Formats: sequence, structure tokens, C-alpha cells
Amino acid sequence: MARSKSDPSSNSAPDKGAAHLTTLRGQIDKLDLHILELVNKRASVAAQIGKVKADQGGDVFSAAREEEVLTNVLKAHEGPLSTVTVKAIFRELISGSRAIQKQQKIAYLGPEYSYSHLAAIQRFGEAAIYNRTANIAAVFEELIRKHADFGVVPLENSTDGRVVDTLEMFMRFPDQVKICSEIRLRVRHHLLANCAQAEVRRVYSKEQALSQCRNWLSKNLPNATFHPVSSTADAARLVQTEPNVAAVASREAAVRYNLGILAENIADSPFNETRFAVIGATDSTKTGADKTALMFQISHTPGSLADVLTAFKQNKINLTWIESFPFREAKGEYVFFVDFDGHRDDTRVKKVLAVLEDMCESVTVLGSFPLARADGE
Ligand SMILES: C=C(O[C@@H]1C=C(C(=O)O)C=C[C@H]1O)C(=O)O
Repeated sequence: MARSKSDPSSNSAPDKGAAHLTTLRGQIDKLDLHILELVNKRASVAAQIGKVKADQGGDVFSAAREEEVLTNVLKAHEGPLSTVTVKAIFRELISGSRAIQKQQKIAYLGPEYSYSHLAAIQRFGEAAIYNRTANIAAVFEELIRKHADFGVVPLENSTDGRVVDTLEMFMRFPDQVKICSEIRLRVRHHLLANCAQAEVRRVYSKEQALSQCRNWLSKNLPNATFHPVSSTADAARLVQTEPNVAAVASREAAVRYNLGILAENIADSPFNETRFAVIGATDSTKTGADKTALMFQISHTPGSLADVLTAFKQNKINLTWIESFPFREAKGEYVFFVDFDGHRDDTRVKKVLAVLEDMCESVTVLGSFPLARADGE
């Protein structure tokens, strides 16, 4: 159809707009090529670093150096991109740089898209190889047999507390694995299904996830029954196979199993976070903002725990976590797990460790590692 003079599409404003868009897109095309050149230059330098490490026998993954890289970048960052976006970009740049040196194999508690898998991807990015295992013990075993370079295991959840299976494995292999990094993952549970909410009769999820959403589920699905399964991702898989069922699982599980999200963020507590440990053959070098994880066993006598805690107090060391765990080999005795601020190379940490060596029946430094940022920070 021919355009008349009164046709608004014929006036010059849209033409100008279109021309402006072409100019701006031209700028983006140029910038993209420049970015591409720079990221590949960065990767070439990382490859050279890899050669130096191969000659000197250094590890490909350095949690301390990666923290330094991220701190430098975030300090300089002024927007307009969000911090989350910048972190995601650098996570993948670093992931690719590691893979150029040597592709890292990461063992995690499966199945795919479990929260352990999401935590592992948050730490190691898309360029790593991920090996899922059926249980937490197998993550440790994969590492000890050198089938994996690193393992990712859950330590504690803000709602459910400690993860017993992980602590038990540290007790079983006290000297064979070290914590080299920690990951804080915000756990966001969603209700996933391929039917309407009113049609849901059964809800599957991991026991802990069902318990973390208990109030929401009973209020919003009064006619449904709740069934614990081995993982949230497995629950999502089951939804594909049965009618009128839903799963409590992650957004990523919804994408993987092609399910709709009926309700978002259904956990009863708005803050739900799981802390994971990255385990490897060695721990991390000092960054200046570090934590140390320790496991110790004390005699079953009055005041022995108080004496240990006093040693921390006297050296002005802040404890960030403490858990007691029954020691299987001696009835009534306990093993304690503590996390505290500082690196094992710090003078005051060395002092407290020396005191503990004298006081305790056994002391194992599980590792020093950079303080994790909160998910999204
Ligand atoms: C390049 C290095 O190797 C790895 C990759 C890093 C990066 O891409 O910046 C940083 C630390 C290492 O995990 C390095 O050690 O500097």
C-alpha cells in the first residue's frame, strides 16, 4: 500500500529512530569484537600461567587468586551492569581459563540440577566436567580415588542445620581431603507441575525441602499428600511420569524437566541458604579474608570444651560455626567441628592451634579458604 503524507509511518521521526538504532547496534558489534579480542588475550595469558604451574607443580584451581580477581573487578565496577551479571561473566571467563590449563572434574551429589549441582556450577562454571554421585560418601570417594579433582558437599542449611553425612565423612577420612573453598547458595524452592494447582494430589520433594515449605504447602494444597524422594531434582523428574503431581524444586529443575512453575519462592522462611564446602587435595593460600575449619576431639571431662573455647577467646578469634557429633568409637565422647575467622598461617591462629594440640585428644585442620560471598553479592 502506498503511504500518504498523513501516514505517521512516513514521517521522519521513526526513520531517524531506525537510523539511530542501526548506529547503536553498529557500536555494539564493534565493542563485541573488541571484547572477544580481550577475553581471548586474557585466556592466552591464563594458558601461559598454566604452563608455569605445570613446570612448578602448582594446582590449576586457586580459590585465593580467583577471589583476588573478583575483588579487583568488583572494586572497579561502576555499572550499569549489575554485580550479579559481572560476577557471572567473570565466573565463565575464569572457568574457561581453568579449562584451557586443564579441564577440572567436579564430583557432586546428584542428580543433575540438584542444589549441590547448582552450587558446583556457581563455583566452577560451565567449562568444568561434572560427575554426579548417588550419595555424599561417593563424592569423597571419587576425590580420594582421584577420579575427580574437587568435590562439592553440603555443610549446613540455614533452616535444617548441619548435614550429618558430610560431617561423618570428614571423621572417616580426616587427613585425606581438605576444604579449599566454600559456597553460599540461596535455595529458592518453587512448586513445579504440568497441571493446575487445584489438580495437584501428590507433591514430591526431598524431605528437607518439604519441611522448609511445610506451612505454604498445607495452606495452599490442603488436599494433597506429601512424599519424600531422594532429591528435589528426582522429584521434578517424577512429575513427568505421573498425572496430578507436583514437585518442590529449583527453577533449573523446571527447565531441565520441562515443567511449569505454579508458585515461586514457597519456602516458609524468606532466607534459605545452604553452605557447601569444596573439597580437594589441598586447602587455599591466604587472602586476608579467610576462614578455617577444624575438627577436634576432647576428653569426656568437665570443662574440656570450655577450655578450648577460652583459647579462641584469648586469641581474639571469632567462631562462626560449632557442631558436636557423637564419636562412634568411644561412647559418650564427642567430636566438635568449628569454623572461625582467620587463616592457619595467621599468627593468632597458629597460637590457638598449638594450644589445642596440647588440650585435645586429636585436632585436624580441615582447611583454610577465602570467606564466601553471599549468593548474589
Ligand atoms: C589463571 C590462573 O588459573 C586459574 C584461573 C584464574 C583466572 O582465570 O583468573 C585464576 C586462578 C586459577 O584458578 C591463575 O592461577 O592465575
